[in-house]
Amino acid sequence: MTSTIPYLKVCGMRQPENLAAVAALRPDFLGFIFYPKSSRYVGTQLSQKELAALPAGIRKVGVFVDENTEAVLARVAELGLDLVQLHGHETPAQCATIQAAGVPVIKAFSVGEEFDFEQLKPYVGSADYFLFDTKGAQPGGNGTAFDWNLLSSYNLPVPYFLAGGLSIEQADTLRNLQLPGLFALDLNSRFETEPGVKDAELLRQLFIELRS
Ligand SMILES: O=C(O)c1ccccc1N[C@@H]1O[C@H](COP(=O)(O)O)[C@@H](O)[C@H]1O
Repeated sequence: MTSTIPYLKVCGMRQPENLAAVAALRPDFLGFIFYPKSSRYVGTQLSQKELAALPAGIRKVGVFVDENTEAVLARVAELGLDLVQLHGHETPAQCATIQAAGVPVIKAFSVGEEFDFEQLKPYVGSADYFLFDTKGAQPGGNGTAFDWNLLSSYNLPVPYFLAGGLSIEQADTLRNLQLPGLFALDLNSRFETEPGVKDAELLRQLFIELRS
């Protein structure tokens, strides 16, 4: 993990064949939405067997919104998830409890026209990563980008995922991003043929642009 190229996460997977096609591109992370109100809700469409068959090295992320700790940990155990992404109003205490159970935590925050970085400080030590997503009508998956310049003065010791409407049109900008603390790019609704079904060819094009 010494490259300056951010790691790549593809989120919102829920169909076995599509999962295999995207996994073949070797993203660093694959995300599965466990928020029942999402159009990308994975439900029972993917089994432990299908997730276990993913290539070694791809880390499996469960995405939860204001879910209780027991339910989160039960999903982690059931499906062999490697990390959880907490995309609601989870407290530092809940993040710490999940971390203490041995599960790394990505804590998501919604970014509007302005962002108060002070709200992050209580989470330093109980989140392994932050994730910055655009504020919108839904907790996530809104498909719109925020002004990434807001992150240019980021100075906390927690690396972060950049999310929110990332698209192929931004490939040049994404390739040249120089943001302090940037760890990974999170690709979701802008790479879909329908909710929860990723366009593997479009993702392939972006991966080539970012990794070449
Ligand atoms: O994608 C969803 O439906 C979703 C629902 C609830 C919480 C998070 C969700 N997805 C996350 O949203 C961001 C941004 O996605 P987009 O690029 O704006 O579509 C991403 O981190 C997804 O993991």
